[in-house]
Amino acid sequence: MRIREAVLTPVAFADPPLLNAMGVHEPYALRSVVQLVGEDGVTGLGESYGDEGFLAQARKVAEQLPGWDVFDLPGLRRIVERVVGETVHTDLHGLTGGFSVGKTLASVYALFEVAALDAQGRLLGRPVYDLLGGRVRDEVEFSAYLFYKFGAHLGAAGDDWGEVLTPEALVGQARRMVGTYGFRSLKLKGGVLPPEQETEAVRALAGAFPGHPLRIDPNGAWTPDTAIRVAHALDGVLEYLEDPTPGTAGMARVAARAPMPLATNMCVVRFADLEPAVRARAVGVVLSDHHFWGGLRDTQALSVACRSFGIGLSMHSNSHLGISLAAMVHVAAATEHLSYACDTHWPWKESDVIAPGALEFRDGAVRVPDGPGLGVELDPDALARAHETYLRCGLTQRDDTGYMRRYVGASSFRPHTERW
Ligand SMILES: O=C([O-])C(=O)C[C@H](O)[C@@H](O)C(=O)[O-]
Ligand SMILES: [Mg+2]
Repeated sequence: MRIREAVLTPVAFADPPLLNAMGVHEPYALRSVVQLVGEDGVTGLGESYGDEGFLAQARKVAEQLPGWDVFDLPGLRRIVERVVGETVHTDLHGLTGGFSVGKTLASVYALFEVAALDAQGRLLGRPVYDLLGGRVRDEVEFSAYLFYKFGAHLGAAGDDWGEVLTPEALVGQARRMVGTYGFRSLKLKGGVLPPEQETEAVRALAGAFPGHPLRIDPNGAWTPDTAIRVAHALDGVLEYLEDPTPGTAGMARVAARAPMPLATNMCVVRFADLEPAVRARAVGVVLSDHHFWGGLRDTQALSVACRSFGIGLSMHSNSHLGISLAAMVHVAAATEHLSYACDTHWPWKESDVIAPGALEFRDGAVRVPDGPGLGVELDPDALARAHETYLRCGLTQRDDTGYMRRYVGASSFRPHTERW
């Protein structure tokens, strides 16, 4: 199947004021949607980041794709390498670790790889999980992604999740998530309040949800000593501790003393990071993310590498829509070595670009869609609306720190790793 046209559409969707170590989510999250349209009219879908820097690279690749055969993934890699060259895409938040040429290439490639696999599946009448070697599970389990949050965006009315800055409010948020989606594992996005308060919040969750596995992720906001202290305070409570401190050396120091495994989506973010992390015994769980690990097939390669080194694998998420969730579900379904429930921001969005119904949560898990390709259909009107929102919202890159400074004053907020 040769490509006639690759259509790249930036989109935006409403996002609540969720807090993290770098600041607060702006009123809209940005994404990109690609449609690979074949000469015979079959279309493959992909979704990824919507920051301007990423879009610029993806746009240049899209222009080169007419005439390319969607079964030629090595050819896609060559096109991406040629077009992106030595460009390093950076973001303003650093919440998914360092930047490099390799990570930029992997991210841009991943957007189109997913769309190519979707198109291949549609042509063959087979789900993407079959193209990845077959399904090893019928459903994929996800965790509840709990956030401290402000009650309202600047100048806007409050949302129905309300303000969440206390353990009681957090337990309320968790009750709603668990009640609606049936999640078992609960993850708290930390690095927002002093570690003692976040420890108390995790304890409150443990009390309110006995038997539910718990995690906390301060995105490197703690020193190794603080991280070790929190790790001991939460001994027997956490299934893993995520990115407590920045860097492989710091993580290794904490890992040597912590009673639970350390997980990361910040210090191991490319294949080149694995060897030093394994040698230093810095991480027990790698949080894969096909959006920056080079797509679905490289995520499976990562899984094999992790299994070889005795490291667990789970999945990281950023704010996303249904095409990404479908891709996450397919790769998780076809990946044997997957040790924990995956992250998703799904409950935090109210609109999508796909037709409803294909992806539903029951008991905290999503049934793997059986339709051809990713098994989800684009809703053209919804895509047009989301693009219109993108144009109207005026945002061109995610800036949690800049937005937080508008809440609290520029001099009052200086995010940095090892803040506590
Ligand atoms: O596990 C993580 O580090 C993330 O999910 C990164 C995200 O950007 C999260 O911090 C968020 O949405 O604010
Ligand atoms: Mg994380």
